[in-house]
Amino acid sequence: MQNNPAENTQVKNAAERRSATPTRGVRVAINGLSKSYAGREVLKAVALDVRPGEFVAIVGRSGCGKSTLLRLIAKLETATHGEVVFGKDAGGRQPGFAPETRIMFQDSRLLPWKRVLSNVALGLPKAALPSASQALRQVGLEERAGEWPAVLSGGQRQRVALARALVHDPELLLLDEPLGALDALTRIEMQQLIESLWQKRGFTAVLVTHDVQEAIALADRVVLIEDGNITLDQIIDLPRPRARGNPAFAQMEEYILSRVLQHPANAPDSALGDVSLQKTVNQVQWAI
Ligand SMILES: Nc1ncnc2c1ncn2[C@@H]1O[C@H](COP(=O)(O)OP(=O)(O)OP(=O)(O)O)[C@@H](O)[C@H]1O
Repeated sequence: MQNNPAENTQVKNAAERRSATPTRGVRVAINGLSKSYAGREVLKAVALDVRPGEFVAIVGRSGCGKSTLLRLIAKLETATHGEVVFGKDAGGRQPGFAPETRIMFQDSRLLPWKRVLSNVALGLPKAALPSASQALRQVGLEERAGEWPAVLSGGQRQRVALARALVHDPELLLLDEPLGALDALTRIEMQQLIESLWQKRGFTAVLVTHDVQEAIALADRVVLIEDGNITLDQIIDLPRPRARGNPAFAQMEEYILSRVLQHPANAPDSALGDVSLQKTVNQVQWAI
């Protein structure tokens, strides 16, 4: 695994500082995790330790196994080898402990026959309706409580999905490209909302994204998966909120993009290793 040399000089980073204080979040210890489909190994003995309250982004080319890793963390799939163990403190492992975990997808997955508030309160007793209203307020949609999901915009539907996750007060929030279908402006607004709620609530967050800029804007660490392995685990120690125009931000973005492009699949004779891609990378705009 290669790391930015600057990382080695960082004695303390934001995540370490955060893990020193009590948090709602859980530790996620991923040990030697492998997953095969029909004999084809998608993840190969992946190891990753996510601290309580840390925000980790997973990037990588399409098909590299990002969503598979997220589904394994969520226990929606079973590993071929290895394990995911949770714990309540930085060094802790509590085998069998199942934290309150919520997952958000690119599609909001709201029930079209239930109104917005009922979608947020799904599966909860009537007594929880005030909490659902409060969650809707936190995402700025309290006044849309009585409407049908169909009349909301894509961004608003994702806000409702976020409220539905928050109402359960998660210890672990898994985000599988939840902003992938949104326009650029809505996407940035949603990133800011997710960041502020994460800071207030203190849950652990694992985000899968194709967008390196989004990963750097939100995460304490950016992890790159290539060929089923973690090949980069990069600390992002930039002050929050992170301004995209900041030179340190742009430098980090260029560094991570260049790491992605070092991969043999991007060699000049491959379909993606063309001049236009390199040019876009030089403009630091490309999202994998
Ligand atoms: N249920 C399944 N059965 C068979 N193969 C699968 C299954 N789920 C995933 N795969 C394969 O595993 C590989 C990784 O898939 P995964 O969805 O994790 O990739 P990804 O990195 O999230 O991709 P993308 O960025 O395009 O969403 C792909 O080759 C995919 O076809």
